[in-house]
Amino acid sequence: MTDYLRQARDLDAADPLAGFRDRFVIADDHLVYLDGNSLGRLPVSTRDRLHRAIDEWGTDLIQGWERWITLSREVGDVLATGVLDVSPGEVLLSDSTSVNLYKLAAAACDARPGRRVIVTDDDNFPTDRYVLEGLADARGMELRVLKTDIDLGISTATVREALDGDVALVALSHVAYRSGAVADMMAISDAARGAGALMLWDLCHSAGAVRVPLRASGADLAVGCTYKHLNAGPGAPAFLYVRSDLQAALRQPIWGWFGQRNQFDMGVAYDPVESVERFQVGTPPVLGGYAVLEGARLTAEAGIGRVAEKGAALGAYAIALADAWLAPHGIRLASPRDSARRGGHVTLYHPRAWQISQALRAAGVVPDFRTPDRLRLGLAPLYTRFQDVYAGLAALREVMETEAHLRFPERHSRVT
Ligand SMILES: Cc1ncc(COP(=O)(O)O)c(C=O)c1O
Ligand SMILES: Nc1c(O)cccc1C(=O)C[C@H](N)C(=O)O
Repeated sequence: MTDYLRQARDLDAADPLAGFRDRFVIADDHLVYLDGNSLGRLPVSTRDRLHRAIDEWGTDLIQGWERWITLSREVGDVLATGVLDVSPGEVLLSDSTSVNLYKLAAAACDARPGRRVIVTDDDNFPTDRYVLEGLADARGMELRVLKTDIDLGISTATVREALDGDVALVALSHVAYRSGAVADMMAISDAARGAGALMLWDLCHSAGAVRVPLRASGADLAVGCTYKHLNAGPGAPAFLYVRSDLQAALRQPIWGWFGQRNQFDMGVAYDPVESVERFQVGTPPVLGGYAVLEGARLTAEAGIGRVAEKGAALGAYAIALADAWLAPHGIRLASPRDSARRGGHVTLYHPRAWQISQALRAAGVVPDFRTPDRLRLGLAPLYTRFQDVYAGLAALREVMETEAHLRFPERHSRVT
């Protein structure tokens, strides 16, 4: 047995979260799944809960709404207290991340009349850049797109330099989707506040992976998805966060009846509630909501501190193997080396990353490819074992040694 394999076995044996792997459906124990940062695995309890939810629909019919009507808020409270460390009443499950981003960004711009600039960065996730571009375009505002280092993420100094009295909103990702780099939420939120702008964070790659200093930073707004590290399944509803003291002052642009006071009075004019439910729009996806409830409870039970700690250790172990085995093959780290500056995935660079990702899939390892030449390894502390990281990187070494990737065509375009 090699030293690295022995190390993986020792780390797994000492892992306080090891038992959580049994709480997930593992259809093929030989598959090395390193893509939980795109789509998390299915928790066993979610499968059971969704069956029960469908039965609720079958038996309760319309009366089911007596329970379902508050589900988005109930799940929001679990996310608030168990995952994001903010207060109940500050988080709500609703819509998709893209739609929530639009709602909160528009509300923020309305709250800063006269200011005509939105700040984001050029490596923010595409949907964020597009939504903000559309918003700026529709309002005759400027979208100020900051230059980012695609390996190391957005620098606080770059954000500071971009701020002036014209900035209404700063909208950034906390953990960068490509590199996994963690932005300095404390310093950047502080700088935005100092400039009189509102601060909106995308937490898609943060929620359920790392500690998020939303409360400590005093950040104003956040959005995030639940199908990655929160394991709520494809298309599960997203969440939004609005700091409690801001809620009543912000008005979102989609005036739907689920934000309305005394909704079933069917009043003539829109008069939204003052609480976080004012950011709700229409009928919520109940089945998806139950899936988020189970996923969020699982993370809360494990404890986000322990999850983040194991994520950092998995990443450090993956980087050690990559340094030792893959550097001679032209593969280099494309994420921050410092665990404190890295989220739940490790990214590697190689000019033939696409072909390598195909060869890995053929070898039973599922990584992610991201343009232009990045291989992303998602490390999900609730079910990824150190031995999976060993197996995944050993397969990668084998691909490089045998040049198996050269048998796959070069990339033209693909879906995921
Ligand atoms: C940072 C980030 N924002 C947004 C999204 C997607 O948003 P939506 O769920 O609306 O497709 C993703 C991933 O799909 C993401 O990584
Ligand atoms: N949301 C996704 C989808 O609908 C299809 C395929 C992948 C995704 C993803 O989540 C991608 C992911 N946000 C990323 O960081 O690249």
